[in-house]
Amino acid sequence: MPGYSTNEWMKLIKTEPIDVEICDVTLRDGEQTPGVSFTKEEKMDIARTLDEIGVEIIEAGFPITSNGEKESVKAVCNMGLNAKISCLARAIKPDIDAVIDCGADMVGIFIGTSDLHLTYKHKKTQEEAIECMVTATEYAKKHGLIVRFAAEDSTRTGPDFLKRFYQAGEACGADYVNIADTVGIMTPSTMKYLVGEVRHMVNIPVCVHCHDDLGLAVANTMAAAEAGAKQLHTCVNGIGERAGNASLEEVLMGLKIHYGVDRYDTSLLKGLSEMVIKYSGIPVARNKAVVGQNAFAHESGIHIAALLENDRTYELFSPEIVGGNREFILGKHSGSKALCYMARQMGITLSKAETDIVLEEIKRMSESKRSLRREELAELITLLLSKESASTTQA
Ligand SMILES: CC(=O)SCCNC(=O)CCNC(=O)[C@H](O)C(C)(C)COP(=O)(O)OP(=O)(O)OC[C@H]1O[C@@H](n2cnc3c(N)ncnc32)[C@H](O)[C@@H]1OP(=O)(O)O
Ligand SMILES: O=C(O)CCC(=O)C(=O)O
Repeated sequence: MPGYSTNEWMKLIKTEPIDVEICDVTLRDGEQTPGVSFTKEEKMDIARTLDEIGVEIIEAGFPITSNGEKESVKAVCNMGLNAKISCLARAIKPDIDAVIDCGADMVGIFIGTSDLHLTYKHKKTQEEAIECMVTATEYAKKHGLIVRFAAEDSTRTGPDFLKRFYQAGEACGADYVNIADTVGIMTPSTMKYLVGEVRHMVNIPVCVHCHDDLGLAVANTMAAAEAGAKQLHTCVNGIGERAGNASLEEVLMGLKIHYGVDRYDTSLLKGLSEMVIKYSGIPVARNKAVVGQNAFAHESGIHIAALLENDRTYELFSPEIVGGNREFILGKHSGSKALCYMARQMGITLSKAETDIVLEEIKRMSESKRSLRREELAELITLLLSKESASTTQA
């Protein structure tokens, strides 16, 4: 038993086996979350754990940002990790020089390709944008860097220009082309279509960088992988610009469960999530998939009764797979099996009548918004049962 259920429907839709690598961008796009700034030591801690998980590429930062950023990126580059270290650069020489100075393996060179970006941000024609990218790429290649050739806002760029843009990248020696869903406009079906089209345009691997403005970043990333995208961008806890990026923990668990990609050490995900919460100051929702406090918490009586027979009834995967813990909560929705189980854990065996008394009180308490902490259960049982035996003696 692998500790998780497999999705039998995948066999029916006959997807191709997927061949992907993860480029985690927590230290770059994740750090662009308003108010977030990681220290050098924090970047190194996060990078070390990403490397232990087995992430293939770590985007350590955007070195031109500041001297401090450059120092942090350099430190990550000098850690001797197995992962390749990537950096971001605009299509200008000073940005690429900063990446070269850090000793990175890879550079993601980008320029906005949509009419909106060309007109209002770059004030360049399409041809001028291509020229900048080609010059920057040739320079980076001359300095031995692996180059990701990115169309920022690709998903609001027309197909004809996108084709000319990516083909110019391939022709000047870029190693990857990047589809950036910069404002998260895609759906799984349009992303699948777009990746298919781009794969026909060029013969170099395709990357995807998905934002979560409509809550579809992970779904779009998975759809891209299914369509043959090689490099998937993620951020721990889904942090990043605005609504964030595709979350690392959700993408890795999706890859494992749906596509059998089993080479990442997912047991480190919960610890990494906690580290990023601490260093970024950005909490995750209780009900956040995979790493939220409630991801393996259960109150409903029907669910706990079934879970006590077999975990898979109400858990897609076991908490240990991601370094998490299962938790049973007593409240309004509890049933007798859950209560008896939790009491037994504390060495207390309840009769049917005692169970009814305690359960009624738990429900009464929770209906007035008073939740019962696990440590309070033994105390409550003793109190209720001593009252009950006193009233029986008096009668
Ligand atoms: C999609 C993304 O996430 S892109 C990454 C976004 N991240 C960041 O911006 C974080 C780090 N940024 C910074 O620290 C600063 O913005 C810096 C150091 C990069 C630039 O600072 P400044 O020189 O003061 O420029 P400012 O931020 O005001 O404006 C951006 C400039 O970059 C230019 N630019 C933006 N993208 C690109 C590009 N891909 N290629 C070339 N130039 C670009 C803009 O046209 C503008 O140029 P201008 O100053 O000639 O008008
Ligand atoms: O080119 C890249 O990898 C970064 C692009 C990006 O951050 C974005 O478009 O949101």
